Amino acid sequence: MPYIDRAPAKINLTLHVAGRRSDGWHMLESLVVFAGFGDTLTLEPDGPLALDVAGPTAAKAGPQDDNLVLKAARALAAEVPGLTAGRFVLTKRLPVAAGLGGGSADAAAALRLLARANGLAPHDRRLYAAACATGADVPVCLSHCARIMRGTGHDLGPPLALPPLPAVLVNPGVPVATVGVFRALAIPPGTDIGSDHPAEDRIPGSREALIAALTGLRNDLEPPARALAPEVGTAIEAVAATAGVRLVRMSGSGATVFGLYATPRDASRAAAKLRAAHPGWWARATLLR
Ligand SMILES: C[C@@](CO)(OP(=O)(O)O)[C@H](O)COP(=O)(O)OP(=O)(O)OC[C@H]1O[C@@H](n2ccc(N)nc2=O)[C@H](O)[C@@H]1O
Ligand SMILES: Nc1ncnc2c1ncn2[C@@H]1O[C@H](COP(=O)(O)OP(=O)(O)O)[C@@H](O)[C@H]1O
Repeated sequence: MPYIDRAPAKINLTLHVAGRRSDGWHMLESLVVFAGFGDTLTLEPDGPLALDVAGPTAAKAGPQDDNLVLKAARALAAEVPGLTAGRFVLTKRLPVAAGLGGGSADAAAALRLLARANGLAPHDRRLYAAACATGADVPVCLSHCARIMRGTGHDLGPPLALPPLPAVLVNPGVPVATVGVFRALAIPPGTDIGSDHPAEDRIPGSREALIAALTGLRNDLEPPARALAPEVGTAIEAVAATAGVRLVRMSGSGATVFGLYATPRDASRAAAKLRAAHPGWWARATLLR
């Protein structure tokens, strides 16, 4: 029987840029949560490392050999001599280059599957090391629970018990390259902007108070992403016009936009309306947690 795991979409409820290191990487503070759906990954252990990619968005995920599933497996093999690999099958459903961390979620799922197949403990530091070596968002995707992520993504706060947030995720169909959005911010290397993101103890535990607190926060990548891809602004306006919406914001470097609602029913209705009005868009209702 193959091992199976899910790779849920990541959503940045907030994303503050606190500066830019002299090596060019941006220092972030971001409250990250996860959706109730995503890609699926299986591993048939034994045999050489291999990957098959299927599913509705498989064709957009780039060349097979560059897939982050394989990059993660190679990174873990470098940490764990004699690691047993095998054949992965990825069912790709998430939009690609969308600010949902799909590739990072797949890479993290690959690390969890390899850990199970090789008897590694879930908190083995070599999994974290391989996650860091694979991509900025992979460490937070390893445990896929709500946390504040800091720095370039490697510095993870403790898991947060947030109330589930009824939400709609909307992708207007344009891929947005993360590197281009950071470049468009035009922050000179070696700039310390400073921290203005609330710490864990100031993240409210009730839904109403959390949404109110989020309203005063922001995604600093939204303005440059809107300038690069005007469809982001169109999606924000469309979600903002749905009944019962409480907050609208872009996730990560875009172009996916999320809306938060008081109830799952409001979120489902909004997703149905958005799909009907924009047949070319991807729109899903979910609970973020
Ligand atoms: C912006 C975020 C927020 O969660 O998500 P996405 O929009 O990609 O989902 C992440 O920080 C993205 O993480 P990830 O998608 O893994 O980024 P990577 O592939 O490692 O980085 C792509 C490129 O973006 C730039 N980059 C990325 C992260 C960061 N903190 N500073 C940067 O300057 C770097 O030039 C890097 O080479
Ligand atoms: N498993 C994967 N799924 C999606 N994209 C992948 C994967 N592996 C590598 N990539 C590459 O990573 C890039 C970023 O994809 P993705 O993780 O979907 O972005 P984002 O984090 O912005 O949602 C894509 O352009 C694609 O070429």
